[in-house]
Amino acid sequence: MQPENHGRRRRSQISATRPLFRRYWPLMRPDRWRLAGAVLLLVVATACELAGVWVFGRITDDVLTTGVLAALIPLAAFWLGAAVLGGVAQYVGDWLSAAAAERFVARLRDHTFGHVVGLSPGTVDRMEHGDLVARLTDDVEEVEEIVGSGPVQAVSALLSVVAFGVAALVLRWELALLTFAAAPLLWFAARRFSRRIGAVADDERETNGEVVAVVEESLSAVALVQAYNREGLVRGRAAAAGGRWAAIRIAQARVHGAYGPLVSVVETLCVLAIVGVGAWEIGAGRLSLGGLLTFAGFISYLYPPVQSLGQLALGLAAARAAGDRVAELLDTAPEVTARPGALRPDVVHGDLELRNVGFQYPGAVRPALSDLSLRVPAGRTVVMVGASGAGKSTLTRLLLRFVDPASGQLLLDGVDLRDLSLDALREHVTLLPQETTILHGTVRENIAFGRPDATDAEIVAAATAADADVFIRALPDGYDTVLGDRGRFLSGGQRQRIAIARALVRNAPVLVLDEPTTGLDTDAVRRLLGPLRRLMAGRTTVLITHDLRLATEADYVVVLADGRVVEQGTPAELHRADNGHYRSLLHRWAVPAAAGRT
Ligand SMILES: Nc1ncnc2c1ncn2[C@@H]1O[C@H](COP(=O)(O)OP(=O)(O)OP(=O)(O)O)[C@@H](O)[C@H]1O
Repeated sequence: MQPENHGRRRRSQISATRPLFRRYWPLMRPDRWRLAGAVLLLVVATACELAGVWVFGRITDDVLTTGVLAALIPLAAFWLGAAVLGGVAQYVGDWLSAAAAERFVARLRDHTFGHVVGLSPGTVDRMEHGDLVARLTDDVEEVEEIVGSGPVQAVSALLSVVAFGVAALVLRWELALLTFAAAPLLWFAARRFSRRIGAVADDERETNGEVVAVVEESLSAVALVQAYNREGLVRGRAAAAGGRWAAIRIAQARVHGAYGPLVSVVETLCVLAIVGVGAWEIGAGRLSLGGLLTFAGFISYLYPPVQSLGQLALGLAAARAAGDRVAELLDTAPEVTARPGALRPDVVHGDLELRNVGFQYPGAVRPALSDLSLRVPAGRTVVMVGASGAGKSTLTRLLLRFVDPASGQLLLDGVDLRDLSLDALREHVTLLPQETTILHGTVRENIAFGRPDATDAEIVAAATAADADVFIRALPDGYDTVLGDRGRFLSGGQRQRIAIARALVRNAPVLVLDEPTTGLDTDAVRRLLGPLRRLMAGRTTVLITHDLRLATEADYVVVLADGRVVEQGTPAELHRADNGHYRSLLHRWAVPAAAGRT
């Protein structure tokens, strides 16, 4: 997934950010009072700074130039009071603003992650995972600037500009107008820079996603990389992506770095103008030294907020790039959605029916399934066999509603799956996926993933039925052993038995088993048959397999080829059918005709 070409836009960052503000503001709304409090306190802090500058001028004129020390005490007390009040206001204001920002980031991440988790597995698989991670972490954090710290910073900077600008005007308006002449220069510089920074920020976000994607992919395939001596290749890819990122970060640093010195030169010119004109005014007796120092103080407090307004535009450029990337994710529509008023049956018997089901993947040249009709009465087992690419896994995706059929219907207890709520459907249909997934966590947590409210006794019963209890108890911490990422401490057969226990604990009436014996040797398959039979007992089961030894577990066998049913019947009938597809599969995979229940 690549964002469209954002870098070449020629709108100002602030107006380009407006739609993003409207989009993300609802997630900031719960913290709007925190933001308002932060702005109010920053106003107080600005007023205290203003008072500090004013009192400094008074001290210069009333104490330093006259030598009357008695006048110092009330002025010093006032100054100290203003400094303490300003400090406290700044501290609490920053705290409120940071709390609003972090709470927003947590909410946006949860919202975006929730959306991604609800997308069809196929859609998520098509995205680059590293890039996805970058969007859910760094990008989500940057978006905050659009609705939180950015506006707070803008309001407080604007208030400071107005407060110190008006104060300078009141003090010496001619001098003030002279120094204000520099403000458009600063603003112009900020606008020019923000465009360039915006373009670089887009590239930086994109290449950051690339680096994470390359590293993530290489690490997840580390065994393959080493076995094929391809460390050099993946290092090269990571280094190339890292090099592109570094070049863009350097360009970014260069653009950011040029902005500060430019502003500082403009500022120095202004200070020199103030000192020159001020000295002339003092010489003419129109201004006191204290007045000049107060004026210089006001101006020195005026420029940082002007600069910060400029930098805000730069920050917003980066935040906008991130905001677009997160929005793109949020705009990815789920492939399946529940109809309004979808049904949530309490009891499901498990009567499954497929009526003329057809499905074609987007961009595929031929349908993955065509005109597939089948009925599996409640509690019965159907085994689907067929060569690779016949459409078996596609059927599991349809049964779980990861995708919807292009034609025909799938029915559970006579109800079209599209009329059931997605939650209800998946509560009553358990999938044992082809790839056994062990999550990072304890054995107990892995089994309870099937049903979080399962009691300890139910977890142990499920593990026992899956023939997993004995090896689990032999693990260092038994059921509390942490299994590590993807269960790397377990054998393939052990992982599969934990997955069976997880499916058992769900206790759903319908079961979809996708190649449950993939990657297991004959002995491991034989040991898995008992747990599988206990899992399937009394449940409607669709068992997808290459392994014809499992076909004898079936009440009915369906042979698929090129997305169509080419043969069906009981295992015995298919055995008897000379020259049938089933016989030829048996022959091709050299499975003894007597293999099966052992
Ligand atoms: N995401 C996809 N996009 C496009 N085509 C796909 C996709 N997934 C599968 N196909 C195609 O659909 C057809 C059926 O694939 P499916 O995975 O259902 O086969 P299968 O019988 O499960 O194969 P295997 O036994 O190898 O897992 C194949 O031609 C495959 O190339």
